[in-house]
Amino acid sequence: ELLGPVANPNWVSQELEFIHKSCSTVGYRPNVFSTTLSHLIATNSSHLIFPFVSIRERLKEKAEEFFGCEYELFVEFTGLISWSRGASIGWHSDDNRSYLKQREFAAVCYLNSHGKDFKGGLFNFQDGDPATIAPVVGDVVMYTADTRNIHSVDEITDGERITLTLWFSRDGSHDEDSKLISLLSQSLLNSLAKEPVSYLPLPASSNMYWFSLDQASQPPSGFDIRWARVHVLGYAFCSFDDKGDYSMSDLSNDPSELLMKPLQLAREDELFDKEFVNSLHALQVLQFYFWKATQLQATKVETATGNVVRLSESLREKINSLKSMLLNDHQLAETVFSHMSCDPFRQPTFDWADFSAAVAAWEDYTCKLHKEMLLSLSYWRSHQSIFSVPLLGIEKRT
Ligand SMILES: O=C(O)CCC(=O)C(=O)O
Ligand SMILES: [Fe+2]
Repeated sequence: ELLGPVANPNWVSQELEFIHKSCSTVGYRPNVFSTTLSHLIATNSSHLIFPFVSIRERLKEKAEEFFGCEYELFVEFTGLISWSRGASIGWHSDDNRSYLKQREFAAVCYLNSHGKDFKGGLFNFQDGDPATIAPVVGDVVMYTADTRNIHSVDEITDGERITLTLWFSRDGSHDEDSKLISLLSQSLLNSLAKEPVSYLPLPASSNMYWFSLDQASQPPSGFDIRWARVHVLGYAFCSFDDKGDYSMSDLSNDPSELLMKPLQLAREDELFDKEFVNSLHALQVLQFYFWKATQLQATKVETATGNVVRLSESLREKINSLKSMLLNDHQLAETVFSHMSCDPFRQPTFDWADFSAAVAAWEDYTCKLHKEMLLSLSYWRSHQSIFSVPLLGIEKRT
């Protein structure tokens, strides 16, 4: 069944897209990428769970209402899933594996639109009404996970199709909330043990970011997702080690190690003079900038002038040698992460000062979410459930 838009689709979808484009890893099918909530916790970004809370709650209520449940539903899985060019799935039901039998219902919320953001990717019910659904941002499709709702998704032929996908169970032992709350509590304890408390992201192991069409090819052909995401926006990572201490032999050992370390961002022949703690930090800030660029341009509050230096020939070579290993198939990266939208919102007029302002705004945003998370977590723990706590004295994020 196709349901109309849920809560303010534009705001939620852009924020979730920002999260996905800065945090996703290789997914469960070819040309599919995913961001799970447990992955956000594992990469020291648990505060990014916060933007999911109210939409997740809404979708659960809608499912209970829509399927006329007389029992409580549990969210079994929550994930941001993107399908790139070449991805598709044939006729199937969502409980078609022995380990998926607990799945009762599915809710797929579209975070972008067919025709505008991607081509192909239509959703089909084998015998349903409507038989075919063209995804529109904010729309939600709900169906039972069993064989009454055999469905498929046509191959994506251009752009990137992004969804927020939830499965529900009536079996409390598959409740995602209690698992997440225990992970959150653990990660909170760990972070409180450190001073100062850090909300800077920490990359997962490099193989989770390695995309390749042929795992067996030697030398490995493909790309690092983080590098590819930065590349399609016109940027490159520049290893922070400006003394040139690392040798090429270190690089060929495991060049992706460098993406765990401090680095900078370069654009064309310029290097932005800001040290990020690692690739994930840089990627989050960059995606934040693209999400907020229009607002940043409109407000121009601070006259933050980012320090920009010209790239020297040797630095440029260094970038290129790293790039040749971590993005050795840049055409594939461009195909997989190309965005077809010609929406001017997507292509801000570039300005290093705006970018500088985005660095500060990202810190603000992150801090605020972090505080909200901490306040909510005690309620979540006592209810063993993740829900929006009406918090007094906290400004609304608008
Ligand atoms: O994204 C969709 O429209 C449906 C995806 C799907 O069928 C699945 O992930 O099982
Ligand atoms: Fe499915």
